[in-house]
Amino acid sequence: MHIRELGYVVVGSTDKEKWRQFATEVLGLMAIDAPDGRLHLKMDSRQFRFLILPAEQDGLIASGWELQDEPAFTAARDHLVAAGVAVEDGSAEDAAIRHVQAFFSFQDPVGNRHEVYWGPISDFGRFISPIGVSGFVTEGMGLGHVVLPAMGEFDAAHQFWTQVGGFGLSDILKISMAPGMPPMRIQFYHCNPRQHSLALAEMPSPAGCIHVMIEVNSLDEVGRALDRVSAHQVPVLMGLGRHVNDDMVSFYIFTPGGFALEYGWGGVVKDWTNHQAFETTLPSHWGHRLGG
Ligand SMILES: Cc1ccc(O)c(O)c1CC[C@@H]1C(=O)CC[C@]2(C)C(=O)CC[C@@H]12
Ligand SMILES: [Fe+2]
Repeated sequence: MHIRELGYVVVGSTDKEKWRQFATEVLGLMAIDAPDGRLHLKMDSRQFRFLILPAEQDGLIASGWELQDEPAFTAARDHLVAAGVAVEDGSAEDAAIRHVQAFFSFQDPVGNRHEVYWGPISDFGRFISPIGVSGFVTEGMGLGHVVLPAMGEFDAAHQFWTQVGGFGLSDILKISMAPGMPPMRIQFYHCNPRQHSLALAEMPSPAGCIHVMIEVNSLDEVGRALDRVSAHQVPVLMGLGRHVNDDMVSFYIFTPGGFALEYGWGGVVKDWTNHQAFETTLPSHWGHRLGG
């Protein structure tokens, strides 16, 4: 199947006002109230890229992957069923909530929930940041990337996402999180020119997500965001740094969802016709110190 981009993420929230404040005052996203206590976080012409749903616990509910059209949607569903994946068709009501024509959901081999859809519905309203952020990089590359936990069946998850999911392996990182600990694998995958839209990390995550990355269109917007992080005393997971694999200049902060958000600029736009997958022994050229 040919997934085109990470179209949205569905987030469960025990307190949407925390998300509203975080998204608008720190990230510079638009926050629009939707029926039944839902909140839309908007960063481009789509109705939303983050769908915040009232929930009993905070965390990532699902990653939403976009297909080209209805034939691709039908073919993808058939492809997953043929591969023995349990597919759950989304109701018309839930499709309307997601502003899509139709979707189905499934779990990958390590328990992450995913939604596959076609036909986003939007009024193509302009993105106008409430705090003047100039813009986010999404066109043809989705909202950013999601790094998901992959404990246990890591190899099965890799096989699934490359052989069934149709993603390409971009690169591999093995990193020891503490002296004497066996290295943890993080593998990065692409489905469009963004260097990675999905990564699988051999680390647990009670929130069902290690981090979501969003990319702004200027380095100054990263700097201004860092000023806002400081002003709002937002806890920092990793300070400013530049990654080896995608060249992204970014930092990581904690969100109300119990997972981290990476706020970056300058991600490499890849031509995959001339790419060899590689392993990097370092996560970053510089920076990205834990705690900031
Ligand atoms: C290594 C790397 C390359 C590109 C990225 O977009 C990216 O997020 C990362 C970092 C991956 C990884 C993580 O997400 C969880 C916290 C980790 C394990 C660290 O503490 C260093 C690398 C981090
Ligand atoms: Fe990242």
